[in-house]
Amino acid sequence: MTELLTSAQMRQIEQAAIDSGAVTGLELMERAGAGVVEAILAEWPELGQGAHRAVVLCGPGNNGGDGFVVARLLQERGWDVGVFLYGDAEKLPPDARVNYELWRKMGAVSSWEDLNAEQTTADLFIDAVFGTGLTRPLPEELGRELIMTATPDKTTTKVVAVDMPSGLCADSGKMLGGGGDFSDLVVSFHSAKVGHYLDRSYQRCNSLVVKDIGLDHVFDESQVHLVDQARLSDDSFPGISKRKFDHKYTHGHALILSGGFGKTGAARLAARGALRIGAGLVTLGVPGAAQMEVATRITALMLTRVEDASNLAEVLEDRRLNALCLGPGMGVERARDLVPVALAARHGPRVVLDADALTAYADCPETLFAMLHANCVLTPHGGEFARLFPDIAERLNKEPTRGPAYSKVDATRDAAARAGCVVLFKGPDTVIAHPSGACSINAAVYDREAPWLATAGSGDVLAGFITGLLARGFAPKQAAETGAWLHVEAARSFGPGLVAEDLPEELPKVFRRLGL
Ligand SMILES: NC(=O)C1=CN([C@@H]2O[C@H](COP(=O)(O)OP(=O)(O)OC[C@H]3O[C@@H](n4cnc5c(N)ncnc54)[C@H](OP(=O)(O)O)[C@@H]3O)[C@@H](O)[C@H]2O)[C@@H](O)CC1
Ligand SMILES: [K+]
Repeated sequence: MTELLTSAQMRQIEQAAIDSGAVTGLELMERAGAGVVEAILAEWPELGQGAHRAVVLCGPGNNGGDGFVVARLLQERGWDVGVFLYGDAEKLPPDARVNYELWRKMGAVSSWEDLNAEQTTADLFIDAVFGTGLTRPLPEELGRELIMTATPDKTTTKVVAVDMPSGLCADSGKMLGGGGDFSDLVVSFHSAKVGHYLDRSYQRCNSLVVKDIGLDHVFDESQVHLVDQARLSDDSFPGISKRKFDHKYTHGHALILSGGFGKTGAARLAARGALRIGAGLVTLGVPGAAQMEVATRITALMLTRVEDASNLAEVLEDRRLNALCLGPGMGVERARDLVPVALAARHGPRVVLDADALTAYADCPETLFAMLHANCVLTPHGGEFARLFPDIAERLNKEPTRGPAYSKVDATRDAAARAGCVVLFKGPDTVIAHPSGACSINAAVYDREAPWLATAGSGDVLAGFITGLLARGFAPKQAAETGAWLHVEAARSFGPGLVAEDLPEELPKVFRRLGL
């Protein structure tokens, strides 16, 4: 499992290790600085040969302390290193002060006032101004100076941020104040921070490396975790494989409700997704006027007529229908008609609500929340989220005035608690939260980017993947996590040129690679 930490959680882990006598703060700082240098040389091996010039900007806290260690280690490799300090050396915290003194035996520390683009021309630029301790917005001129100096010549200078690009909040990934730099590489310690995967972080950092500094990994329920292959291998992949003596009903029966004539494409995409992910049977619930349109375009999928609420109630008498999907291409009126029936079905099928099924309740979210139950998954994108949870979205989108800022993780947790079911808040930083507060991020950033996923219908396929997994017996949160992860895997496997139809068809290749 890969846990993502808030700055408070990281501080707690560091402090516990120091208090136990296992390590000193100074040793941790030395390992952090050495980790930064190691990561730089791994990223750009050419910097390992010969002497180069580095500029290190150090801040007033322990992030600055790491910077002094990096400066020392680079100079020991024969580099020419210039160091600038933001703040007063007398006020540095003790470990940073020790490293400041060690560096002073080797070189000068220039004052911040001397900082200008010419002075900071270098092969390597180290931003060690603020890390996890940034608690209030950067002063405006500081933000501007960071931009000016961090980008003297982007074609030749590599910009490396220690722990966080200065100006970004480690818990939310939001900018605190204007300015701040763009980093080619961010080197963090022990575990990535939640903020590395949210909001502006991944737009401002090209790649992220996490270095071990010898601290133990302690897991607890309050931590956010990254949805990754290691976790899914144990929890989810066995449930995707099919055993030789199983039959189709063992793998569940999903019902996807479609829209009317000319509006059935989204539901067909979702249905194909549900089938490919392994639901035993998938039926499209179609109004009479659209029956011909759908019938001519499907093969392995089945079709049943669902004209209105009473029809749906009849169809749901079949207790084998154990997962339902409502929303894609449905139209808000049809959604208002059918959603209450789906949510009230006596045998308790699991229900995914997406797109129009969410928008249908924009004027009266409380009505929807009153009907939802623990076996539901809501899959809003940003717009749908804001319609259902306007106050939460407003708080999330507000310019932060202090850190830690209210994050997408906080927002999704609050939304799940209010809805009483799992909420999957889409984006390259998809956040999945359970009403209990359990929360994960399925990231399509850094080395897992999937820009081609931004295509019409891709969300419909995701809703179908999750519905298919629910049909197969996955619990709601696990279905949401697994579906979202496979969605990104399929997109990455297909690569450029991807359209939504390709996503379900790419799954067999992904499954083969995973050895399922
Ligand atoms: N702890 C450990 O064992 C290890 C920690 N490590 C490293 O330490 C980093 C965390 O260090 P940190 O906690 O000292 O915080 P840091 O990011 O340096 O900033 C705090 C300083 O900034 C100031 N300040 C804040 N906001 C400001 C603003 N807007 N404008 C101006 N000033 C502002 C704030 O001032 P204050 O609020 O106190 O007035 C304080 O002086 C972490 O990211 C990692 O790199 C590693 O070495 C591994 C071991
Ligand atoms: K930094």
